[in-house]
Amino acid sequence: MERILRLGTRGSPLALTQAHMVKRALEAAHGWPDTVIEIVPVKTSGDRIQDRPLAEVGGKALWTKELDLALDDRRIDFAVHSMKDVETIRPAEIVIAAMLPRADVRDRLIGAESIDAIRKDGRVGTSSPRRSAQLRRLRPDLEIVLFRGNVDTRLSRLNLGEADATLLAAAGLDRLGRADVGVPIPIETMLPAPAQGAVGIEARRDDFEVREWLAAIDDAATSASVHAERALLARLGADCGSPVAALAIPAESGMRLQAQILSPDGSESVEDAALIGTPEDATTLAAALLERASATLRAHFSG
Ligand SMILES: NCc1[nH]cc(CCC(=O)O)c1CC(=O)O
Repeated sequence: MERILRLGTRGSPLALTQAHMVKRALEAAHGWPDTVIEIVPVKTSGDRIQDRPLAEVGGKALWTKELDLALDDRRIDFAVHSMKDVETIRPAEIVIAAMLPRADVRDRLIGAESIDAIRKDGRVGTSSPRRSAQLRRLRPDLEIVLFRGNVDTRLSRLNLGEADATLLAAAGLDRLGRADVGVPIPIETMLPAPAQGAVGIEARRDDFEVREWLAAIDDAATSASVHAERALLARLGADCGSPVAALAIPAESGMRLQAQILSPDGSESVEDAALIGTPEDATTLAAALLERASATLRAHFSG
């Protein structure tokens, strides 16, 4: 008999593209059509509220809450997320079951050839506390204007002249067929957000059959890196309003984890890197960053 599994996703163009990537990867791994995968778009509060910063309106839970409920109610069997948008602390009934191979982790700058080339006292549109703090650190003269909405909304606001430049994740632009848009910012200039470029799949903890079926497409290196970046966030006590950048890159017998915490205005910044064995070792680097931070910088974290 034919088995149907329901894949829950947000309804944005990027989310739907990522949902299709996961569906294709599962069909390829299991020999289509061992199971029919039905894509179920679920509207999230994050998609409805567009005019205020995320941190102000309830944080990342806005993107996951409705999908968490749909999993719990068995309206869906698994959920696909941009790992960057998944809160650090998840409900106990939910597990991250797999991740696709990570894409380009860098940000791309649109509207100028480089951060240095943005006009003096120019305006940059972003709603990300990390991008805003990193930009202000590199270019204190720049003004940050709030840009939210999906990739196309942001690009059209740029074209309307609401800002001189904007930053978007290369991964999202590439997946939407916009590989021609913007110039990549080297990670030495702007370290990306934890989990940027990674697509993850969550399932019910007690659904061992689905978890095992999903695990067939897990990219172990991506999972290890993203779990390390998330362990760092957890130890820092960071929320979606805390400016944090982190990137773990596979290295011999483990990973090289690099991280940065900043004050929102970019006036303070602490950076460090370490070779780690397991994702949990990231907590040591987090503790070292907090140790070196001033009292005012530490006040932005609860770890
Ligand atoms: N916060 C929105 C979001 N979540 C994931 C991506 C891009 C895809 C990715 O990082 O995997 C984006 C857009 C952006 O930051 O430009």
